Amino acid sequence: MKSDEEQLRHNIVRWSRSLFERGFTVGSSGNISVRLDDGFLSTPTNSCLGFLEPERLSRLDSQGQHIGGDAPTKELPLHMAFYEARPTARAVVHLHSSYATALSCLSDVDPDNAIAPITPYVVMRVGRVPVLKYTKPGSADIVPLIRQKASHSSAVLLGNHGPVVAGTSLEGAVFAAEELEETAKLILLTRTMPVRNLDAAAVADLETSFRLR
Ligand SMILES: O=C(O)[C@@H](O)C(=O)COP(=O)(O)O
Ligand SMILES: [Zn+2]
Repeated sequence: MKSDEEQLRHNIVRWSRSLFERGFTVGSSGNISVRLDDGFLSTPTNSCLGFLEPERLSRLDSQGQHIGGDAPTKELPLHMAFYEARPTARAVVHLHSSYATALSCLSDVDPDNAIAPITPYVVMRVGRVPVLKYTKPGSADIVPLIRQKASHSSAVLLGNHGPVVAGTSLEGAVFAAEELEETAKLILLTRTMPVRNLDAAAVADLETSFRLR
């Protein structure tokens, strides 16, 4: 019988491989963390999400200090800022998935919400997605920007970089990251077409009925 931590290590490896194999992230880009009762696990820096090993995942204490495994992702400040802003968050997923990253590079996207409510599922799973100004990858400069937005939004786009999604479980964060990517694709596919978004009443109804906190 696996302990909770062993099970989570196994799940991080499994979901990371799945995301990598389906092209949601390439090379050594992207990182994933989960919150434990007494700290955190994260993917190691410069690791390929397709080839992780459970025992080499980075182990952090409850303050985010590295206490075991390989050196953690350099985006730890970003992950920790999400956990601080969202006490219910149990996992954070950062990807360089193509369509969400493309949206993060557009100069005319709404910085308060890059993801228009074009389908119900994105409202249910993701909600509003602000675009944060560009900061250098791994820099703590991102921390105040996350603190400002993450209590109201479970997902953001890092400007000219890519999506970050928090969830109340690892599976939930992965599902939301996948839905964000697919919706970014639909938005870009329909960019020159007259799109009919869901109206405000429909969005409010979905938020009340389904939004995962
Ligand atoms: O874009 C970057 O450099 C990071 O945000 C990233 O995706 C991979 O960094 P590590 O997790 O430190 O490998
Ligand atoms: Zn990145």
